[in-house]
Amino acid sequence: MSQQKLRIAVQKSGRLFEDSIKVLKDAGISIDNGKEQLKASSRNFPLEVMYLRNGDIPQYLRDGVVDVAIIGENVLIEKGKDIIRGEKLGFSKCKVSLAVPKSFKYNSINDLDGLKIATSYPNTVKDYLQEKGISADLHIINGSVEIAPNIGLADAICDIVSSGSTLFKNGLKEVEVMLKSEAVLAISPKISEERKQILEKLQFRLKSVLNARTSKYILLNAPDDKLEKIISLLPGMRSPTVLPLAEKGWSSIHTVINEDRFWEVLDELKSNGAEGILVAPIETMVL
Ligand SMILES: Nc1ncnc2c1ncn2[C@@H]1O[C@H](COP(=O)(O)OP(=O)(O)OP(=O)(O)O)[C@@H](O)[C@H]1O
Ligand SMILES: O=P(O)(O)OC[C@H]1O[C@H](OP(=O)(O)OP(=O)(O)O)[C@H](O)[C@@H]1O
Ligand SMILES: [Mg+2]
Repeated sequence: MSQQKLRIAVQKSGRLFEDSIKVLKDAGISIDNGKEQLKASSRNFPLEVMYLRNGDIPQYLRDGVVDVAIIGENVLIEKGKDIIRGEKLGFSKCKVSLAVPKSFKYNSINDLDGLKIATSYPNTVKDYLQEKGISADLHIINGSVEIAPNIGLADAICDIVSSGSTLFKNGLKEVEVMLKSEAVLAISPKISEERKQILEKLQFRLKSVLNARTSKYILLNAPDDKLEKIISLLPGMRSPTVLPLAEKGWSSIHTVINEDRFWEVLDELKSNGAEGILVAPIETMVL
């Protein structure tokens, strides 16, 4: 059994921190707390966690100082094109967009030609504009980008948009969505064969956790004469389990359903005679 540990980078503090720790915890990996130490080991999995700035992580991966990381996909697109992109993790969903003041009469990207754009994502903007045959004057700043047009620093901005409230509060409107992002597992091109084996175990666990997060276990009672119709409404993992109830003419159906689909079919289930519908979360789902 290998003594090596997989070295994973997690954002020290910020938008990704809590969900990153949670996904590892749900995968049964407990980390001795104390991110002040900047380095911690798991008690029950060969994993060493390094708490780093999100923006610094691509360089650490490139250098092979860490083997994997949980990072915003947008950061990899900006400065980690050579880094291997693994599983999408389903949290920290956002867009990287271009925005202009509300009063700006925007018709197309051509309206930005020759203008000044403030951003923390210069490479992403450059690539996007180049593809559209536009050139702009980029003003690179690290934060509070949305304030730039209001203080006369730029005509437009490119930054992260999630709810859109920061844009709204600063009198801006989104005009182009350049990319969509979420947290992903990023893998160093220099990872050793030995550590790759630990990574495969981690990926297997993460996949099982992520499958479970988007699925629900559903139990319901159905009159036997409606069984066929009700089962057709419930696309399960393979096919649902059907058990007879003590009361004649009734059965209990058990299955797993994608939570997005569940609310869509609920009314149809009820109108076809389903009763006593129970929906339960699933902790882990191995497919
Ligand atoms: N408002 C938001 N909603 C959803 N996801 C977001 C939002 N803002 C940022 N993100 C995602 O979370 C990541 C980390 O953002 P955060 O603001 O915590 O750190 P940062 O300032 O970009 O990086 P660093 O850790 O280097 O300080 C971003 O790269 C992006 O993928
Ligand atoms: O569309 P919204 O929901 O308003 O989210 C977008 C804002 O969130 C992020 O900033 P954050 O709060 O992380 O601050 P930061 O600039 O200090 O990173 C991002 O840089 C935007 O400013
Ligand atoms: Mg931020």
